[in-house]
Amino acid sequence: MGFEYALVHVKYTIPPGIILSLIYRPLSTKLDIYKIAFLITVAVVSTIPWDSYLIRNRVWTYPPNVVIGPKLFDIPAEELFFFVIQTYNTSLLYLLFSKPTFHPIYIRTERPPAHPRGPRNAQWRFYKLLGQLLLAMIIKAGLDMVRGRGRTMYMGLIMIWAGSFLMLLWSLAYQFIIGLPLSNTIIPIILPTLYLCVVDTFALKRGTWVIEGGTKIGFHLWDGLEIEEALFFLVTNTLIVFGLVAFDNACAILHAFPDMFPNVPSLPSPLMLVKALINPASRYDEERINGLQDAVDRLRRKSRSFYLASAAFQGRLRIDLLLLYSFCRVADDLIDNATSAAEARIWIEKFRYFLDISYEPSQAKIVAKEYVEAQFPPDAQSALLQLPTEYLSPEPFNDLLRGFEMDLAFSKLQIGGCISPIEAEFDLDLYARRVAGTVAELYLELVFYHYRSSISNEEEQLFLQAGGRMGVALQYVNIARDISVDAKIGRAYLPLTWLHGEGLTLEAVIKNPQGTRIEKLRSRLLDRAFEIYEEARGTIEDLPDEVRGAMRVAVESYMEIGRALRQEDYEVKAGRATVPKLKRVRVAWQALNK
Ligand SMILES: CC(C)=CCC/C(C)=C/CC/C(C)=C/CC/C(C)=C/[C@@H]1[C@@H](COP(=O)(O)OP(=O)(O)O)[C@]1(C)CC/C=C(\C)CC/C=C(\C)CCC=C(C)C
Repeated sequence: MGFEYALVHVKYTIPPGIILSLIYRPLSTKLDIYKIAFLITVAVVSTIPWDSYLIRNRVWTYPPNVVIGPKLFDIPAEELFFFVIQTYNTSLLYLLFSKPTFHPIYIRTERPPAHPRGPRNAQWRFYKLLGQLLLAMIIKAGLDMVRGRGRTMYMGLIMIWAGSFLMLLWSLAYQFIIGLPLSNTIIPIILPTLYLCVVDTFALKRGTWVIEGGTKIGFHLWDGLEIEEALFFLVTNTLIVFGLVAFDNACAILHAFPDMFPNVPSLPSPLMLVKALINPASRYDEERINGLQDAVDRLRRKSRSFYLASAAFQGRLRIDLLLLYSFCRVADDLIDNATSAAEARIWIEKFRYFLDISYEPSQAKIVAKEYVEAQFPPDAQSALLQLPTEYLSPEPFNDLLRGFEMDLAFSKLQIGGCISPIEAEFDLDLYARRVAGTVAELYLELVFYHYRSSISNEEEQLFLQAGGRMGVALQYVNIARDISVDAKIGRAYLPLTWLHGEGLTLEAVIKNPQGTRIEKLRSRLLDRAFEIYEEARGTIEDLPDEVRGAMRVAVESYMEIGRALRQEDYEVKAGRATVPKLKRVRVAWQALNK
């Protein structure tokens, strides 16, 4: 009996596990814990027969004086623990690097593109076959090596065992294995492999475990590291990462296609995951995938705060929030970028008509599709067609359009004067409630829909009230940030009563939106924003666990723009105050840790 192998864990495998757990804790979800538990179970169950065979055939051995004693199928307890801790550590690394990834956009239909803009997907089946062929050749080569029972035996056994599982994972999830960003796959494979190679070198040199002479090739990658050991760590980490990729691929399919999978529990059963993966790719809804791709691209380009916040949401709620953002953004842009008030009004009417027919139950989808295809530019269409109107009420959208209509009241008079719809603070509140309070309401309706069992009707009302106020706070920050940008298009949202109080006129602000008096008014807007924010933010803590942290991130990332505006040396991009990336990540991190 000895403690040498146990000490390897105490010194080298448990500390990274603790560090990674602490880092990942604020990001962790119930689904992540389920994923890791699932992977550990599969890893332990699939490795036991193989490892036991190696030990019984004396391919590798553990001197009795280095292990404590208890064994399962001849495998020492320390070795069994190694399967668990390696899977745990590599899984956490994978989860950390893949957190920002929005998985549904990596699903491919494997059909020729439906329209010229569509992605070329037909070659994917060829990639699948190519990978399967390669893995079949590796398994065959492994079998040949093992047959001789000589120096290539250990190498051959690794190739047969890992090749078979890789074949299964590749066949199920090759789209994601190839398509996901390399940071999601290569880093969590290579980092722990290198680390374990170094640890293994110490262990082999000290004789903690021994690879028997007659079953190894005898090639060292560096002094003390057998090539078989390096390959073993490489393939086991690859298996863990590909297993997680397959899990994410299955969840992405389940979450992206509510028509195919109407009810998906928060922790889908293994059977459901397999069903999702074996569902033929030709059945996927290509318009849905393209719509999701458009929505993510739009969010990434247009709002760095909400893009970061979106990573903190999960599953179908994350998808629906992206689609809601996409719709609001397209509406705001088409109306704002119109060349005249008359054109802007036409867009508002088109959106209004679209909403009317979408909420008209008979054949709503078909009629709305025809209308959108005829009336809206191609790059805006998916934002309308994918809007989840089934579980969002129409009133907030109509109010949002009323808010956009208020913008049309800004105009330049021929005599040189300007008109503003924001006479007093009351008008500013009304405007903010319409353009942002409504967004908060819609946002929360999505939360209620996806977490309906855990929120009562009375709670819903309280959330809607506080959420609406929070929307107003964010809009005040938005206005404080954009005083100069708005002035360029002939608008100033500062109430006329405030301007007059400072001896300013609307024309003067639009002409020169700078100076101490403007800064004073900017501060006043921010004071109001933070006052409302303070009133409303406590309610976030009563939201369901699964959304609380993410909601804080969304609100805090935006309010941070307000905090930056209060410091005089803020960073400006395209004429707007912006929060540097590192700072944004720190704010999100703190919001998750609260
Ligand atoms: C995580 C994620 C993907 C969130 C998406 C949020 C979303 C749907 C935002 C809509 C954005 C949008 C384009 C709306 C059109 C009207 C508008 C311009 C509103 C202003 C947004 C600012 O966006 P941006 O800076 O990109 O706009 P411009 O470049 O100036 O055009 C607003 C400031 C409104 C944003 C309001 C919210 C997101 C609601 C906030 C409230 C909550 C999160 C609820 C909090 C809950 C409780 C219980 C307090």
